[in-house]
This record gives sequence, C-alpha cells and structure tokens, in this order.
Amino acid sequence: MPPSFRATPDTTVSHESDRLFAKPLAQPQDFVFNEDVVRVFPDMIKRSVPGYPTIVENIGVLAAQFAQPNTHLYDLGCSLGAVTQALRRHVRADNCQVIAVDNSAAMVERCREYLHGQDSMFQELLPVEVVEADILKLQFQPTSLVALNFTLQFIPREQRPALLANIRQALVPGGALILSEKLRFEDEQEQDLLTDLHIAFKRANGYSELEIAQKRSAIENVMKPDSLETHRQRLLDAGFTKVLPWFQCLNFASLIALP
Ligand SMILES: Nc1ncnc2c1ncn2[C@@H]1O[C@H](C[S@+](CC[C@H]([NH3+])C(=O)[O-])CC(=O)[O-])[C@@H](O)[C@H]1O
Ligand SMILES: O=C(O)C(=O)Cc1ccccc1
Repeated sequence: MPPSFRATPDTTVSHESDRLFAKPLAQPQDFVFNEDVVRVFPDMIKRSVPGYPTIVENIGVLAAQFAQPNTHLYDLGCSLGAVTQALRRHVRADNCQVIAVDNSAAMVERCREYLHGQDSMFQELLPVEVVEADILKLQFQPTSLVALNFTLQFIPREQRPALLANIRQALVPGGALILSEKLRFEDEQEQDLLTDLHIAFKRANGYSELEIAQKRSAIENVMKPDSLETHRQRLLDAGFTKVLPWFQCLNFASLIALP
C-alpha cells in the first residue's frame, strides 16, 4: 500500500479526550454540535458508539461496490468527515465527487481543514466539496452512494420520510443508501438490557457514572432513535426495495437500502 493511504486515516485524530460531562453541571442543557464538541468529537464518538471505527472503514469498502462513474457521493451529517475520508481510501470509480454536508458551522470549519489539508498533501484523491447546509433543504444531484452515518436520529421524526424519499429519488440504479443508527427496542426488557450493555461499554471506555448520566440527559431531547422495524418500513415506504442490515454491535446498527 502506498504511504499516502497509510497516512490519511490519521487526519481526524484529535488528541483531546472527551471530559465535557465530567464535572457536575448546574443547568442541564440540550446537546449541541458546537466548538467544544468539535474539539473532542473523534474521541467522544469512538468511546460512545460501539463499532464506530469498523462501521466507518467498511462504509468505504461497501461504497466502492456501489459507486458508479460520473455520480456524486453524499456524506450527510459529515461532522469531521470520517466517512468522506473512508470513501477517499476505497472508492476508485471515475469522475465521482463527494459532497459532505453538515449544518454545524463548527464541524464544517474543522472538516474543511482536514479534507482540504489532504487535498494539498496527496494527489488523485476524490474531489470533495464540504457544504454548510441543512440536509432537509438539499437539492440532490444524481448519486450512487448516500451515507447517513448516525445522522437521521438527529432529524425530527416527522421530517425523516421526506428526506429518505429525496435520497431515493436521486439514487441511480446500482446505487445504495447506507444508514447507521442507534436502535430502540420495542420490547421493554430488550431495551433495558441493551441500554445497560451500552452503559457498560461506555464505562469500559473510561466514562464515569456522572459523565454517562449527564450526557444522557443532554442528548435525550435531541437524538431520537427508532426501532429496526420502523427504519425498515420507512425505507420501503420511501421507495427503497431492499433493506439489508450489515452490522450491529449492541444497540448500534448499519443498514444498506437499495433503490
Ligand atoms: N439537519 C441537519 N443537516 C445537516 N447536518 C445535520 C443536521 N442535523 C444534524 N446534523 C449533523 O449530524 C451530525 C451527527 S454525528 C455524525 C457522525 C459522522 N457522520 C461520522 O461518521 O463521524 C452523530 C453523532 O454525533 O452521534 C452532526 O455533525 C450534526 O451537526
Ligand atoms: O447514544 C449515546 O448515548 C451516545 O452517546 C451517542 C452519541 C455519540 C456522540 C455524539 C452524540 C451522541
């Protein structure tokens, strides 16, 4: 493997560890993707989402199978561009362009630094445009690969069907949507067990009980997970013909939806 491909994965490594919820907070506030979160984000998501590094890398591998020449590839809710970087490591289709979109100005600013930094260091990378926008307002270009990697859960539930229908309309034959989400379980006992196991995962990654509790209260009004069955039915209703789960670790899963 040429050195350029060994070097790229490290560009999102933040050396700051996530202590955002370590001290007791006087006023519980809703979670926002601001500068403080941006600074610790790679550490936060890796220690909070079981399977995250595997999912990101393999979105690149899967994308390489679906990417069609002369189309756009979308990384929706790109944060710091981890998925876009995986696309750059794996996709070899001709004349593809990545559109990475996020509505957090702080995320977009750092994401541009990382990705444009790669542009200046390495040749022959997939071209990337990083756009600060609401993914609900995008006009999609013909696309062969759309990644919603832990983003749909932050979209108000009533807006999710229209977003998925827009994506479905823009997908070319042979393309795919890759949708990763935290799952909710309809069975109360399953939900409680998976929640406990996820807390154990966070604890094993160095989070204290206080950090876990404060993060949960910050995120609960903002992030609304659905069940696998709800996802499957909503994707079919949006016009997708097949929904294939390809990864699950505890209550975090990733699906391939085919047009
Ligand atoms: N309406 C919206 N429009 C655009 N962006 C949005 C919107 N709502 C939320 N976001 C953005 O969606 C991202 C969700 S994080 C995705 C991780 C990334 N995909 C990764 O693979 O590292 C998931 C998490 O933090 O759990 C944030 O950057 C939000 O600003
Ligand atoms: O599900 C959770 O409890 C999380 O912490 C997921 C998460 C990870 C990173 C940012 C926001 C939510």
